[in-house]
Amino acid sequence: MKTNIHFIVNPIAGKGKNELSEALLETYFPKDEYSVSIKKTEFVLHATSLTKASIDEGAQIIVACGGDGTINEVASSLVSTSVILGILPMGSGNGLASNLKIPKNLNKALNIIKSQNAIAIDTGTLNGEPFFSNTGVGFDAHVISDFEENTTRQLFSYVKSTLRTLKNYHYKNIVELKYNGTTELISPFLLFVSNSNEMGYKMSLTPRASLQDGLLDLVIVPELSHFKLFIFAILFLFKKQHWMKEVRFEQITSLEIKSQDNRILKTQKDGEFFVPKEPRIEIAIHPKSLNVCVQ
Ligand SMILES: Nc1ncnc2c1ncn2[C@@H]1O[C@H](COP(=O)(O)OP(=O)(O)OP(=O)(O)O)[C@@H](O)[C@H]1O
Repeated sequence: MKTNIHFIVNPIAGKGKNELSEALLETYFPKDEYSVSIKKTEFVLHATSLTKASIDEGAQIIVACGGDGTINEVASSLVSTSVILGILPMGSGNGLASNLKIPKNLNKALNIIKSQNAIAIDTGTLNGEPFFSNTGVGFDAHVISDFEENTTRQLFSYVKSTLRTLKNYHYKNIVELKYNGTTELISPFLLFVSNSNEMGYKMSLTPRASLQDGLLDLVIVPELSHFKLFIFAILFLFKKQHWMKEVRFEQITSLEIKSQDNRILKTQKDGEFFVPKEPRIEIAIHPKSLNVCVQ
């Protein structure tokens, strides 16, 4: 029986103009052994409906061709199924692909898919909505919200959005946090929850995070003075954020975040802005619930 592989391509991810030709794929996946389909996304969340259709069409491997946002839309439909996720990194940051050691080089990434060597990784949910790389409440969500108004999806746009958000950000918002049997009240600058050890561009707030440990890595950054924020930013650039005593690191299986004044908290999921419907946020891990092709 032929192996049925579907490629879902986000043409605007990363630098844009992402293309995969049938002729190129045929050199890796000859027609007598493989049945190959290529689908292009045309709008936000299109990858999710295309993936559902591919599952109905009997795809055994569905390849997300894009960045963490595209992976999120494809993989959301694959959690707890036997269908394997493939990744061709074409995004700007490519945090998850980097953690999985899937190179941006098309030839090498296609050979990984061809090998069909799969591992099961943990996945997370925020109020039931899946995430695979990371999620966050506070500063990072505001940066992403600003970034999404940009037309270019590159490192420089992230830097511009970060500086603009720092200038205008007011983070007086007390939340109740529940994790590992403890409850605390805090006014956070940032609550970052990561499944992966990289957020993209080789940057990481959680270098010890593992995709297979059954745990999420939580970083709690409280409200800080402008001077301390500057120090935090410098330490982060050199992956030394743990040197700052105000920044805390926890490993958790679940987290509840509730705004004291019942305000809806803005979040980001795998680098896409997300506004939950309720003021209470519940984050949870689902161990080894997604099969992914790796080297
Ligand atoms: N044709 C399209 N037009 C506009 N947006 C699209 C289209 N196809 C997909 N999208 C949206 O593009 C967004 C960004 O995709 P993705 O995250 O894959 O790229 P990226 O942001 O460049 O990479 P990374 O997340 O690694 O930084 C996703 O939210 C997706 O829904």
